[in-house]
Amino acid sequence: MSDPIAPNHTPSAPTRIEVNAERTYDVVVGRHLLGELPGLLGSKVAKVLIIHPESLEATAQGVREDLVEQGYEALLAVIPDAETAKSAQVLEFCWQILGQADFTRSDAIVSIGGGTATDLAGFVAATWLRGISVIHIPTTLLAMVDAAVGGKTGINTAEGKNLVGAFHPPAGVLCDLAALETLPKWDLIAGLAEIIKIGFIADPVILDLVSANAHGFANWPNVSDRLWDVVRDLVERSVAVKARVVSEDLRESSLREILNYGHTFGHALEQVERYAWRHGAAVSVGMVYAAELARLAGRLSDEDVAKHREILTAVGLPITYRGDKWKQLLAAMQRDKKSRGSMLRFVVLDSIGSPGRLEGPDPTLLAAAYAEIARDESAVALG
Ligand SMILES: NC(=O)c1ccc[n+]([C@@H]2O[C@H](COP(=O)([O-])OP(=O)(O)OC[C@H]3O[C@@H](n4cnc5c(N)ncnc54)[C@H](O)[C@@H]3O)[C@@H](O)[C@H]2O)c1
Ligand SMILES: O=C(O)C(=O)C[C@@H](O)[C@H](O)[C@H](O)COP(=O)(O)O
Ligand SMILES: [Zn+2]
Repeated sequence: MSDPIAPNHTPSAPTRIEVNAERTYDVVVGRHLLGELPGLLGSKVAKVLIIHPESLEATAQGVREDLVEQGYEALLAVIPDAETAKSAQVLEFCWQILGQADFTRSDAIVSIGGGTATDLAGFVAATWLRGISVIHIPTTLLAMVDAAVGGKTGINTAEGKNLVGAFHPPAGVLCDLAALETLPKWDLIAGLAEIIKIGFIADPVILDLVSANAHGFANWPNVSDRLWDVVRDLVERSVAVKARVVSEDLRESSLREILNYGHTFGHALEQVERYAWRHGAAVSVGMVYAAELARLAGRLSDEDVAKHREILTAVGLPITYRGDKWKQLLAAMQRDKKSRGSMLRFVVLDSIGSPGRLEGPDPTLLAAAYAEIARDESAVALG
């Protein structure tokens, strides 16, 4: 099977991480995995819609040609880049293609792209005929370790991030590390934020690995084979944690909330900035906010909060935000899915690797934590 992304590293056997969440599927991590796609689709699928942004055109064309060679009818849907893809209009555009091409319940969707493409394509699959099969081929670090893995799909609305969506586990996920060779450095670094998140909530070894190799990521993608091995290790460790959590609590009744560490503030920041910030960068600031909140509530030590700033800064992620947006941020945080009525709920740490919840914190505590991350404390305007 042709692979448009040129290999330049020693291939080794793929790693398969099983997820058991309403269905059982594998997240496969390795190199040059696209040949696995027909096996995942199986012989009952006749038609495949490949959903991808324009930047992944060459890869999508290659996959389409291979599927056609194998006897599938394969169509392409080109979606807008980044967060613009996660909209009702783009969803409707994909439904139109599926309708006009007579897709039935035995047909399938394939996503190729970052987390925005996998979120959108997953929701297309969840909603078409009330649910058809989807296979994700994530091409950003963030999508490999997080977005493509756990069956959360969705789009944004004018009122906020991911407000409409469904839990729709894929039939499989192919994390082809070769795709990362073309990923811009800042998108790679944004993916590190979700990896660091997993480190803080569940796997401190991840934090050691990231700290020890922080300087290496600065030259992405011109890095040593040894750093590629570290990246693979980080992907496998992160997917393993996410697979375990999602297998226990697909629909986020409790445990899964820990994967939302840093997201209450992070999503609010993204919305206030009209999605001009990368998701990973917003989550980075959101984790420092959550750490400060926990410290002010007497739950997290000064050292563990310092560790947040240290590791995020080391890889080039932001840890501060402008100080004059409190009113808008608070309103956006209220729409977080973890809220219950007017009560805000945060995932916080009691120590590294021990996540808990902070429910209905006092408004003065919320504002005090904001002051700790505000870029210019004198500019904090809480009104
Ligand atoms: N469903 C979930 O569980 C989950 C988890 C985490 C994040 N997310 C969502 O994921 C989104 C962020 O994903 P992202 O960081 O991947 O952003 P993204 O999808 O916007 O991709 C980042 C950029 O990289 C480009 N790109 C993708 N692959 C490339 C490649 N191999 N080479 C060159 N360029 C490439 C894209 O075109 C885009 O411009 C957010 O919408 C976030 O809410 C969802
Ligand atoms: O898988 C999850 O659960 C997560 O919360 C992972 C997050 O990194 C991701 O950004 C997710 O899309 C956020 O979900 P939301 O429910 O807060 O919209
Ligand atoms: Zn996230």
